[in-house]
Amino acid sequence: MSELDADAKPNILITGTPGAGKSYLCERLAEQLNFDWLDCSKIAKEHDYIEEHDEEYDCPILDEDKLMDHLEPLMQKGGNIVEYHGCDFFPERWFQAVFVVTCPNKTLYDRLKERNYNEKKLSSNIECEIFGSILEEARESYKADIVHELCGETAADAAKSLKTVKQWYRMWKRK
Ligand SMILES: Nc1ncnc2c1ncn2[C@@H]1O[C@H](COP(=O)(O)OP(=O)(O)O)[C@@H](O)[C@H]1O
Repeated sequence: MSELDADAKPNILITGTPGAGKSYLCERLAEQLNFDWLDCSKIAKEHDYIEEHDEEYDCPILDEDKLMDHLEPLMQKGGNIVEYHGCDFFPERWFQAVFVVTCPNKTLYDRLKERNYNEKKLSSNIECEIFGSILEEARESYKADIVHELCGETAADAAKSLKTVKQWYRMWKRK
């Protein structure tokens, strides 16, 4: 399988617990950096890349292979901001940077409550955040020096995150 095309823009992965603020950030990043925003949950839903529905946690189970076949040609072209609440199944070679959006539990709880998550789904996501599971997953799946943590709580955090990612992109272009 081929790598990123020469002269292509990089691919950036934005991951984190549901509700941490990934979409909020991705929307702004894609617009300001002129990248394509690939929301994996949305793509999976639109193309029915769903294996089954988990009744207990009331969530779809992703068909990872189908999603990856869909993404592969897009990733080769570069210039994508890929959003998903997990990161260990993507090919490591796809991403030049991985940003993990985190959020204080109180705020996360309120956001997930607002989404009407059932108790089980809500507590498992809060635990995921308390234990830093996605950050750990990212550090286990990618080289440590490409994994960065961003806070997704407030508008000021988002502004800071935008600056951080833009700065990373400027440095990447100089390489
Ligand atoms: N940095 C932020 N400042 C203020 N509100 C935010 C911020 N990030 C997210 N939100 C709000 O929190 C909720 C969940 O954010 P969202 O980006 O959809 O989370 P995720 O994509 O990680 O599931 C949304 O209502 C969104 O507007």
